[in-house]
Amino acid sequence: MSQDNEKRLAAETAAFKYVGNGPRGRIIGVGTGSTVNFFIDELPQYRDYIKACVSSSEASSERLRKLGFDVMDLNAAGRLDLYVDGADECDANKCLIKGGGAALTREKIVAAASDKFVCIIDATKQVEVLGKFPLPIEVIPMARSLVAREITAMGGTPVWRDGVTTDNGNWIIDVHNWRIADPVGLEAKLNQITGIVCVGLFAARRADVVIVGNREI
Ligand SMILES: O=C(CO)[C@H](O)[C@H](O)COP(=O)(O)O
Repeated sequence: MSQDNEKRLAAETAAFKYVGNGPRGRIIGVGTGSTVNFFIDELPQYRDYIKACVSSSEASSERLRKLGFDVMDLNAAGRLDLYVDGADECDANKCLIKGGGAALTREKIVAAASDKFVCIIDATKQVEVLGKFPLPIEVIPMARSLVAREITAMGGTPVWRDGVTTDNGNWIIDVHNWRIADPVGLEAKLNQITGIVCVGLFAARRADVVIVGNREI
């Protein structure tokens, strides 16, 4: 099966099982990326089940609105019971690397505000040890060099994602050459660095459910 078909299948499976089998009139959290785009495109058939969505990016909000869904501010929505999003890498413990689409901060916020985080991926995203995919880190622009030096001292190779500004007006550093054997520890350590807004490691709050194609793990 092609990578796109596997993404579509994961999206269909999540929509059927976690939206279509859920209660009616819910507010659901929606992530960002090409896999999530397949998920969004599934949602019109479950319209009765969705009162509104909280989205992790301007791109997803626009796609949802085009399909006629209300997109709410998280502050007004309160706690969510479901968040569906993709990932760039996923290990056997459901720890993730996210942020390939530069939406990591809002994604982490919506994940933190949700009771169940359903991650939809294709098999290429499954890894034994996280880190082949460069770890995205959102930084305050004036702290870019400061953060890069700290990361170099920790053994990573930081590369500025030049030309990309996040939905929050910040910049992204991608850290190459890191074998992330301890995702929880590294996430906690990076969270201490001044100037970092958000780390694309989802380990302390990882996925609850991972769907690969039509397989749930
Ligand atoms: O974290 C993300 C965006 O910031 C995406 O979930 C991640 O990049 C996966 O994207 P795709 O579904 O296009 O492979």
